Amino acid sequence: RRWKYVSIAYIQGPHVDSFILGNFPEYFQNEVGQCEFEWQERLGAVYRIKGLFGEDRLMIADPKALQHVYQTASTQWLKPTIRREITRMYIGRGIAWAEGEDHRRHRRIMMPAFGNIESRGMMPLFRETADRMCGHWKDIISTLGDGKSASIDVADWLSRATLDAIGEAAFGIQFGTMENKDDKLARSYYSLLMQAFGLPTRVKIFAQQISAYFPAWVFRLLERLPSRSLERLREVAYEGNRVAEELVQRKMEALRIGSEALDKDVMSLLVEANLSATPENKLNNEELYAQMRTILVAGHETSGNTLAFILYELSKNPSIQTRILEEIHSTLGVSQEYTMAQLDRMHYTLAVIKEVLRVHPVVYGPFLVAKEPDVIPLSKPIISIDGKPISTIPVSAGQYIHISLAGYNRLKDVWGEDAHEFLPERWLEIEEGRREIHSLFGVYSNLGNFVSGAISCLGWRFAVIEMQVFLVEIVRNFQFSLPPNGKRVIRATSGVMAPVLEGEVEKGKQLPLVMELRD
Ligand code: HEM
Repeated sequence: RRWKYVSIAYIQGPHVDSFILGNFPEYFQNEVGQCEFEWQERLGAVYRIKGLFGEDRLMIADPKALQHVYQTASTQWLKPTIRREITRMYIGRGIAWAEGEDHRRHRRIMMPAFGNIESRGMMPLFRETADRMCGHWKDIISTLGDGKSASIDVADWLSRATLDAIGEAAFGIQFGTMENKDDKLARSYYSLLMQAFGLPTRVKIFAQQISAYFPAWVFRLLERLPSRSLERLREVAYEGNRVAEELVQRKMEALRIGSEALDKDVMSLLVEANLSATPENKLNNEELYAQMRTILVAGHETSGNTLAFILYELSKNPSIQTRILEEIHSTLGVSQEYTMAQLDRMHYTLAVIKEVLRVHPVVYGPFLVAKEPDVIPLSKPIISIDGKPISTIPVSAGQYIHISLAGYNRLKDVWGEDAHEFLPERWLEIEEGRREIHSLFGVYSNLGNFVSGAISCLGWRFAVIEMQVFLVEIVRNFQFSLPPNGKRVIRATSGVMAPVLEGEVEKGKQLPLVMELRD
């Protein structure tokens, strides 16, 4: 029964130009979401796309189907070999690599470090890092600008600042990336994803996609090849392990001698949880090192790029900056200090963050493979190529599915007819019961960004708090706008979606904004 093939050829799909590459060139070479928005408008929230050599794959944005795959039937759906192997190569055999019961063991140990109280406790560390970044921006304005304003590549700064924030909050280490301290670990992780996987050519798309059919042992042979991207992965793996080992040993020693002032960073909590776990639940040293490297990668460019898109949206909408500033003043008065409870009372600021997450999901398209035959339910029937309504889709073991998080976050059936509009007010309407979200999917506010269920993002609270703090600090110090006659900002596909400039794609991630000191 397991290997019985069930065709999905009866499901409608977009036109294909290339038998060899299928729909991948459109998907990877256009701006994030561009194809999916057009496809889902025409074909519904689930449709068939072509992989290499005519292979049929499903693209899924339907909330009930997503809930099924990530929650109800999560044990049926696996991270494909290519995903696991690449993860193993650059971050090791940690939680993002682990599968099934093994994954549950990793997650049980890591969960306590990412709870509500623990994440809220990180706020002062984010505050300190955000303050430092604003201080650097002020220096740039007074030295390189006209004393009042200057053009600053905020994407680069936010990338460095979020790396420093992870260093402090997750490991209790000062990377000093913003101060250009030559930290080898930070340097090797800095903008890793963009350089290793960014902006694929047709040849690169073919190479990446064909490797989805390789068994794990082929990756182990290939990873020894001399190539720039692989070289970078090796460098990162080596540096990551070196520092992780040193750090874990230090934390264990502190616990062993019962150090009074036990650190409250994520890694200390993790080592602590591991020491008190039963033997069969414990993580070994290699796994602990891999968790540290996972957190570095998972928590750095995701938050940094989302913050860059927040500033991008706000630079187009000065009235939103004003409204956030008013909210800061009305909540805090003249005080420079604040508590987490005060941040949470800034409903409009939080609404802006949620709306940017919805419109600009930096993790836009994970993919999974069926371990067993499964039947995927849909919240709204789609129409087959011969005109019949379909409300469930049977699939065979080995069926690949692409999760359209960009598509889900803009689905009109979930968010309303204005799903494509950037409208922070929608979140206030939802809060006041004047608007509904028609979906049960998503660990945070029904957004697709952090998915949900067994492999949902562990760091979502951490990320949201980090964004709250950075946004408050930036808006109360600066007003900002797009440069006059600046190039159009493009949402580039890469490991994590990043802002790049039209005509300067080869330069990689950048977002120059005119930052002006507030009076
Ligand atoms: C805006 C910021 C972030 C976004 C959009 C994001 C998104 C995601 C997504 C979509 C996944 C699931 C990937 C998959 O397996 O399909 C994930 C997993 C994960 N994220 Fe995040 N993330 C963010 C920030 C963070 C931060 C700040 C941390 C840590 C400090 C973090 C730690 C993790 C970990 C450990 C996992 C693996 C969970 C597991 O496999 O059980 N993330 N994230």
